[in-house]
Amino acid sequence: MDSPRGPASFATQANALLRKNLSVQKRNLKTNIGITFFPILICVLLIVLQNIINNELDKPKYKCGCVCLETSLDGRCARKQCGIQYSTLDQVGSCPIPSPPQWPAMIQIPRADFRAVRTFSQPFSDLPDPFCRDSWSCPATVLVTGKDKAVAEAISGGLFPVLSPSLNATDLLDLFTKIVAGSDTQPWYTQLLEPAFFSGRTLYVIQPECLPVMSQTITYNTGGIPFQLNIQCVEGVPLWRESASIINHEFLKGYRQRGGEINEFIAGYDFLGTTQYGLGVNVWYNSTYSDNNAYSFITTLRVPRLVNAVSNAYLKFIKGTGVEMLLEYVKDMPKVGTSFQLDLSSLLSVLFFTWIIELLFPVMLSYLVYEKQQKLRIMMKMHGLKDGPYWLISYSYFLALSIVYMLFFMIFGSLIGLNFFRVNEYSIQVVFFFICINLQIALAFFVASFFLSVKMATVIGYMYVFGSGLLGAFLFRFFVEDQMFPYGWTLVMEIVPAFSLYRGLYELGQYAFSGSSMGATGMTWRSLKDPLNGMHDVMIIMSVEWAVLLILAFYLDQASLLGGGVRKNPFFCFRCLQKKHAPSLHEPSNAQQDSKVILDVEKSDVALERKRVEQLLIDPNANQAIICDNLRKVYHGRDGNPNKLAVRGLSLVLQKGQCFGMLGPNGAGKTSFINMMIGLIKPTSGTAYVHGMDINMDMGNIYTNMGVCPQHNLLWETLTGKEHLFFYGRLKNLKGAELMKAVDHSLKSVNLSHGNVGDKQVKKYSGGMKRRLSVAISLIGDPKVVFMDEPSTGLDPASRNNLWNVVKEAKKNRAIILTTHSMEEAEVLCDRLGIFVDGDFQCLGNPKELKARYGGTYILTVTTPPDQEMEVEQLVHQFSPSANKIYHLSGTQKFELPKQEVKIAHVFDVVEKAKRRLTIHAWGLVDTTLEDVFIKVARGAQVFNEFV
Ligand SMILES: Nc1ncnc2c1ncn2[C@@H]1O[C@H](COP(=O)(O)OP(=O)(O)OP(=O)(O)O)[C@@H](O)[C@H]1O
Repeated sequence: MDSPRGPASFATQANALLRKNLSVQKRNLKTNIGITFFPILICVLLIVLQNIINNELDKPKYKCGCVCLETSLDGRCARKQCGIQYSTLDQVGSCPIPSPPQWPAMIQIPRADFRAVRTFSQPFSDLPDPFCRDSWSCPATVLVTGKDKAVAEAISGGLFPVLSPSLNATDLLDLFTKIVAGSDTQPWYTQLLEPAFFSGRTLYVIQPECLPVMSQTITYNTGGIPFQLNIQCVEGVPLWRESASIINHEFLKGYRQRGGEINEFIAGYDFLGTTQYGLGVNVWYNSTYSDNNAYSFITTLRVPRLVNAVSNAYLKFIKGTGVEMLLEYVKDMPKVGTSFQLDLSSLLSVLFFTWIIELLFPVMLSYLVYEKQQKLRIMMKMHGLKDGPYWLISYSYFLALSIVYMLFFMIFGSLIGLNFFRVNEYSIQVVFFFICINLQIALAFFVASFFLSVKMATVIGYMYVFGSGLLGAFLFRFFVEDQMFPYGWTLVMEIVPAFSLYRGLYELGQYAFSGSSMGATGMTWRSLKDPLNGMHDVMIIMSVEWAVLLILAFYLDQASLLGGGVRKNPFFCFRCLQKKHAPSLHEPSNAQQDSKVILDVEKSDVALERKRVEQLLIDPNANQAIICDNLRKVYHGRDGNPNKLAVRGLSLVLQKGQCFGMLGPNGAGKTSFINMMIGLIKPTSGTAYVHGMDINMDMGNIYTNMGVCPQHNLLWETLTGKEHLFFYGRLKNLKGAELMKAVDHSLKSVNLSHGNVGDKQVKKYSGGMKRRLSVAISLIGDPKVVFMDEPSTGLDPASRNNLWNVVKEAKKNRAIILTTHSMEEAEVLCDRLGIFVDGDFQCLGNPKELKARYGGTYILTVTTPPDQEMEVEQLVHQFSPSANKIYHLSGTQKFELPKQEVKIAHVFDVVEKAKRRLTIHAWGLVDTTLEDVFIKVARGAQVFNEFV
């Protein structure tokens, strides 16, 4: 018995696919190099920008100011002294400050035009009259409350000590120790500089009552820096409120709101249960007055004076006015000289690097969808490629590409000195990036299941890359930085792969930034224990997601067209479990039992074929290559169209070594039949057996012994003809010399061996050459069953004859089913024919039988002048009374003459004699051709179907 070839092993298939992929990628070298070098380009861009910034920051205007104390003879400065006293505001930040200045402790005072006043909504409030705003002379108010009103009022009355005329106004530190002073400037985040003294704005002395002499301009000197200060008195008014909640409410209402009134207070004091035996006080201070958002500098630096003021007032309350609690000054810690730095790679890098890493995503996505869109994946599957090698090789290829890409990025980034890479521990980066790229590959496989068009997938892929990067930088980042935002929600957002990537890069960037600017170490494995470091959680989330997405992607792949070659329902797995009983080769199917007995005599051969199928299903026979058992295909009607019955219960038996031709008009259902047989679409009911294997259950195994030449060429444009044949040959388990021989033979047999055509890329092939290559692919590896859908379409007569010889040679030891519109091809190649009309066989048999059965007539054609048509017709009826006129136009008439009525010699005789009295321009008598049979059967079937 002729046993089918064994399937190629996993390793052989993986090897075949790997070689094919390498060839494809070799052709895409430029693109691949472009992709790999993209991160380098971005690094170079960053470094160029960094240099520009460094150059700018290196200019004297950003360095600590100096004066030259001694000039040398050549005019250079021999001795210079630097310090904040010689610096402008831009320069001070970089000066060393070994002995930081002492600043009077200030409080924050609302701007004159924002101070709380009586409003329309509260006309009887005890707040100052609003007219004071016109003259910028509104008092500044403090709201107080407590259990004991008398105590609270007594203490708060001493909050702002009265300026004594004996105080020396030039020693400001001393002056501001004794009184409460404030500023409406925005405090800085250090107290190395107090903007109240630098900004040129008025400095306020808060007094219970203001006298005109209290406002003046004085000169002040701190740390050797002289300042001109404009000092102004402002009245400080404590106002009693019944409860803390009223104070809260007034503070809230007075806060800057769009369209609302601004009513700002200095502060609020809740004296709680304060008595002469103990002070307990809550202080309200405004930390957001400087800006309307919560992300400005922390502004608690002006709180100490508020606390001191109330403590001092309380001391006076219990001990009398002679006792004071003084807050001398506030002073920052000393600092070394620094230079201004802006580390772009650490700051900008997070967004840029997110984009760089994600950029591989659309590349992989479009690659996967391309194979699906071009039906190349299913083509490979039809030639035996199993899912395992496909996934392994595709995944490994993407992984290798991503690793090279990331290595280039890290190595180059480190070499050119990007702190992002250099400061953080490399092992953390390697682990993090490895997880990232794996997650990205799994995501690409997962997303690819939802697309059928490369264009769409590419557009969506790039939108995801740029959109998610921007969302990460301008939305997600704020949630990460907001300490108040629930951490659980941040973790939920990190389920989006782009956000988890962003978070990881953000953490690396933060550590790199603090590492480079503050001399700290970058991220180490120990840093992962820091609860504020999100890297630990990000790595866990990404790893879990990677595994989950891979499983989901594989599941969807199986459920989609890619999987079994048949588009399955996404819930196919559950359906499999529910399926209790599948039809087998030995049991007739239900559909078959329902089949009607075809009484039409014309279709007796079709009925006979059905009987043979029934018989073979009960009593199988190893000689049969293909058995189709009542195959039906119904396409669901879309957009309001009715369902389409494309194949109506087709039954057929095909023996080994036979070539079966399927003839039929356009839309008859031939391609639908072939597509069911090759696993492209699933039968609605019925099944077929290829070498005993059920197409509904065992397509994977059938593919190892099947060759397919689809109606449209499914080829890689960048591969050569030879590479195609090598690839499919290896999939069919051909190796070494056998493979070389088979490829050479294939190329020769389809006439693609001359002039090195086989080594040219398919995109340079003509339509006919592609067709011949498709036929060669379908035959390589000696498949036992071959399906060819219109194999000679688009071939010139010489190539067609050549192709016929190939098929004739090939059919010797295999079964071939081909569809064709060429009667000549059918007659030359096919041992059996079936004329297929409207989803059904109308007749079956070999070409001679069909011609004999449907063509028992001769066709007589006579051309005369039109006025002699009648006489010709009478003449024909004289020697063939049953003659049937099938055509007439302008004197040309065609008659069908039953063969039993006429003798050819007699017809010649009659016509020659008639020439004497009639003007016969031309005439001819031919036997019926297959074409006549086809037209007759097809027309008859259509008329019948219309009638039914
Ligand atoms: N996916 C589909 N959805 C709905 N109807 C379809 C689908 N594919 C094919 N048909 C319809 O089924 C019928 C059979 O189509 P099929 O392509 O099988 O015919 P064919 O004999 O191969 O035609 P041709 O010789 O032109 O290739 C046609 O009426 C066609 O419009």
